[in-house]
Amino acid sequence: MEYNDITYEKTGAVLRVCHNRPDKGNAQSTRLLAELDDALARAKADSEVHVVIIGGQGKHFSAGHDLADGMKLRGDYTVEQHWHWEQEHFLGNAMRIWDLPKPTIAEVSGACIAGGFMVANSCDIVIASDDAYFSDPVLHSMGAAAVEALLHPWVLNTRKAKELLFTGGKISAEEGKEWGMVNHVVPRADLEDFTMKMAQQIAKAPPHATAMLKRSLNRTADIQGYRNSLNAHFDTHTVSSSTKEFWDIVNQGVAAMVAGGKNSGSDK
Ligand SMILES: C/C=C/C(=O)SCCNC(=O)CCNC(=O)[C@H](O)C(C)(C)COP(=O)(O)OP(=O)(O)OC[C@H]1O[C@@H](n2cnc3c(N)ncnc32)[C@H](O)[C@@H]1OP(=O)(O)O
Repeated sequence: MEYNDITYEKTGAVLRVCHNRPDKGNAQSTRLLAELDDALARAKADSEVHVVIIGGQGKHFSAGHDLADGMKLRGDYTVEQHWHWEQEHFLGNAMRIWDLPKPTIAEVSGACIAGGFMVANSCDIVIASDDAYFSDPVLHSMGAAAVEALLHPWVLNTRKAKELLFTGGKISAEEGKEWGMVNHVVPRADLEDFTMKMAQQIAKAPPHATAMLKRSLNRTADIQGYRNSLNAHFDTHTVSSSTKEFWDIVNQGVAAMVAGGKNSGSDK
């Protein structure tokens, strides 16, 4: 597969894959999601790759799903078609990042919103620059129950996740670190180097034992209900994004964005 909406760069045993639509806030087009998924499948099969970094070219990590692209390609889908497509490409992509048998690091700068937040949260480690912020405004801006994978209570805690999602607000990199969601906050100019240094350190570990360690760490979450709760939320999310309430909001907000090129973020 040829890559256009991502960059793919190997440095020793570290693969750095970046969202590459900086003029669109790195919004995740259908093509970008397919390319990211393909890059991860390649990384999984490539014994030379020990660690994967997921970042963003330019100012932002990602503005989330490309709403214009989604409306254009799937605006007339039935509920059943939405369920199948999103299960494979939104929840599925997130779970394939989580399940990758190699450590993943999210390298986050600027905006990390909704579907972008879902990708970052699916990584094992999050390194953020001091200008980064995280938000999931979907309840307010689209009238749906958050994004497709409800990772928030797993990476924050239930109370903070509720505040974030109910208000449609955002948390800074520093606040994310206080809550244990972000591993390190570094100056913007140091983000790439800092992340690469950590990735290279992790990459020195024997790959099979690393895969087994990740398997056990992820199983610990699964034993607590991680996978089941994400699958259950996905169905709830689909119901919430099939209602009249949802379509009234989307037809106003997103259609205006598609027509006028404006964003729909409820950036409180
Ligand atoms: C279940 C749903 C899950 C989801 O993921 S829904 C998506 C939720 N995401 C949002 O609501 C993000 C909204 N966007 C923003 O808040 C801002 O934008 C940013 C902070 C990401 C970037 O701000 P700045 O750097 O000031 O740039 P800019 O002029 O606002 O945007 C640059 C271009 O990017 C387009 N864009 C931004 N976000 C999206 C998006 N999510 N889908 C499609 N396009 C997007 C804009 O419209 C514009 O485009 P043009 O230059 O043609 O006017």
